[in-house]
Amino acid sequence: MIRFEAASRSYPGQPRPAVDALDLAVEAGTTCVLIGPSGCGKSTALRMVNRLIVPSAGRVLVEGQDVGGLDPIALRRRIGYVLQGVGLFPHRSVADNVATVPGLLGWPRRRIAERVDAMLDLVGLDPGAYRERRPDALSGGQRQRVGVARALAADPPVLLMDEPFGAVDPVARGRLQGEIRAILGRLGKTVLMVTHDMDEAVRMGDRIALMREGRIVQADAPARLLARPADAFAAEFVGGDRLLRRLALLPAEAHAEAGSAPGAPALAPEASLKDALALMLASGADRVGVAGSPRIVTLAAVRAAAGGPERGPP
Ligand SMILES: Nc1ncnc2c1ncn2[C@@H]1O[C@H](COP(=O)(O)OP(=O)(O)OP(=O)(O)O)[C@@H](O)[C@H]1O
Repeated sequence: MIRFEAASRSYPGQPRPAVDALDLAVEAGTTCVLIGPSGCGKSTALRMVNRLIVPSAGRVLVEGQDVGGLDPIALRRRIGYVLQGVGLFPHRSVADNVATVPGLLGWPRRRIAERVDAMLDLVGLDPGAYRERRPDALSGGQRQRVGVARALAADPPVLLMDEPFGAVDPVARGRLQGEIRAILGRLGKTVLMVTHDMDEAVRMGDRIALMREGRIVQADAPARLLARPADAFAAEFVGGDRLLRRLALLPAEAHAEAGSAPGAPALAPEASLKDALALMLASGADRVGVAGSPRIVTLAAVRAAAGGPERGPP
């Protein structure tokens, strides 16, 4: 796990610390997303974890160890790092890029070659087709996949991701986010990620930590942040369409009830409540069926879920 304990970073000549007494824990095997306005300290906080930036006060622990007491080079080999634009070595093949950390760790060549192929497979790139390519012969999304493969190659328990999908076009981005989230979940990685994109935070995060001026305004599960922003700043930041975002997170099946809706359109079993609402709007009906089940989702159920069980007093 990653833990910030009153971690601060000040710069000379700045009126306030870039990161100000940050307390945050990222539980093992979960993804926490740092989000907030430009300059709020997200990247500074992230870089304290692998000691690219040293705290002026407080400390950061990785798997129980204060990173301030660890050799920075050894530390960085235990922490995967994925950057926007990836930072692949342009004159090296995809295979050489993915092999970077295992090579530094002195793995035998054969083990490295097997690992490279396994990592390319993992991120959805056919090793035979991509192993020998140079980064400039890849699309933005493919480069990003190689960046993730490289970060995971030595099987680090902890992964840092700084705007990892910024260079990927919006259509490919959604798919890539879903795939990478599934991979990270399956591997049980502990991930701290920075983004300025709320949709990305909702899609990728088990928790979202919203920052402002070096401090955390709210750290919560995405559904809770969307349903119940802590203050006016949080409400404005998560946006006017936060209720739709929340509906997209909720499976329709979980909000279905017994009933029939003759002639009404049917939802796919894995559909979200946002899908249900879209189908109601498109068909003019106030209820839709769930395919293959004697259950329905009603407009009233969508309304109730949008406000959420967590809605506080007015
Ligand atoms: N080396 C430095 N010297 C002085 N000030 C710095 C330095 N690095 C960062 N800062 C300041 O610290 C604050 C936080 O910067 P940081 O890069 O962490 O923000 P951010 O939230 O990641 O922003 P963005 O979303 O724009 O990348 C900013 O006000 C920035 O100007």
